[in-house]
Amino acid sequence: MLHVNRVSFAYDEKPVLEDIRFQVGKGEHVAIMGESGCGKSTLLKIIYGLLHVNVGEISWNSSPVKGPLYHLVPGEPFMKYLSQDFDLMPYTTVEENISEFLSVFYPEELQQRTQELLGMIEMREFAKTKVKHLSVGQQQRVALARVLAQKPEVLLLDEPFSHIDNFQKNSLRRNLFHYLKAEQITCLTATHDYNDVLPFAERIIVLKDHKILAKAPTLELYENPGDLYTASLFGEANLIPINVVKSYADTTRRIIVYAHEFKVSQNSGLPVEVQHSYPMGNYYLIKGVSDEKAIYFNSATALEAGSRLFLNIALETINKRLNAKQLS
Ligand SMILES: Nc1ncnc2c1ncn2[C@@H]1O[C@H](COP(=O)(O)OP(=O)(O)OP(=O)(O)O)[C@@H](O)[C@H]1O
Repeated sequence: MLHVNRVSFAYDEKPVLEDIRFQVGKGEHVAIMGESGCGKSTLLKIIYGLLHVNVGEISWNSSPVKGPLYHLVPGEPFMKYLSQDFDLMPYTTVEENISEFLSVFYPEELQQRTQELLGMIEMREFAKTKVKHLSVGQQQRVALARVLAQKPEVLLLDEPFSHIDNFQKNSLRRNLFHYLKAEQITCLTATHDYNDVLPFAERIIVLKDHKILAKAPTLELYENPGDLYTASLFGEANLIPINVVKSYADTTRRIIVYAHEFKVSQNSGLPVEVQHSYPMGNYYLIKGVSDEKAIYFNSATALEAGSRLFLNIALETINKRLNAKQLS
């Protein structure tokens, strides 16, 4: 069990993290999400032991994780941190980079493990290529295989697919997260991208203004994000007063509504004037204006700018949001 207990941190005077506390079980995958600069990387660096914390402590299986004041080379042997700069050996080959930390006394195992990881990152045909001749995205994949070769118990991933094109990203995500589950490797992933999270992470921790804003099982948080900041991590979202969409509603409370949760109507509901239609592939994202505020909703077809229509929300969605409990 990884235990982050009441951690606060500042690089200088300004707090970056305040009173961060959570636990991650063995083999569990937890995502850390939040806007740029909210402290995701800093939190991973603290957990790995790269930054010294004066307030709070980190432990793994009840043993304290010691910071840079205690280790000549920072970092714990059972934990690996894949940072945004990859720490590769550019003048050696892909397979040499992956196998560097494997024992040469067991050549068969070394070969088998290197091949397995090359397969996982889908780079078998680049085994003999020098790393300096690879694209940045390919280097990121090699860096991933290199940390996994060391069989960490805990893996800290900082925007692990940031340089990888969409073509490769989906299969790499699936390969990686299935591999981590099969090996029961505990994983924390810092990311902006909900595609890294929704299908794969069991829980999400949301950071905002130095603190944990929400922590909850992934789908629970997605279904009931509680606030616009959290909802926006999953796509376009709006904050809508209920009595505007359901005229009979006896509450002025506002609920989160994702763009895909609106139904377009010509008759009644929330009046909207269309401003712009953005093609998204199999649907259009429409930007409209309602009561002088921007509103985003999906439509199967493009809508003409200036046209007027109404939006409805299913009663089920309204009830779900109204009855949601606080997820923090
Ligand atoms: N070495 C440093 N010295 C001083 N301030 C820093 C340092 N590294 C980060 N910061 C500041 O700490 C805050 C948190 O940065 P951090 O990189 O942890 O955020 P992040 O959520 O990972 O951002 P991003 O998603 O853009 O990578 C930011 O305000 C950043 O400017």
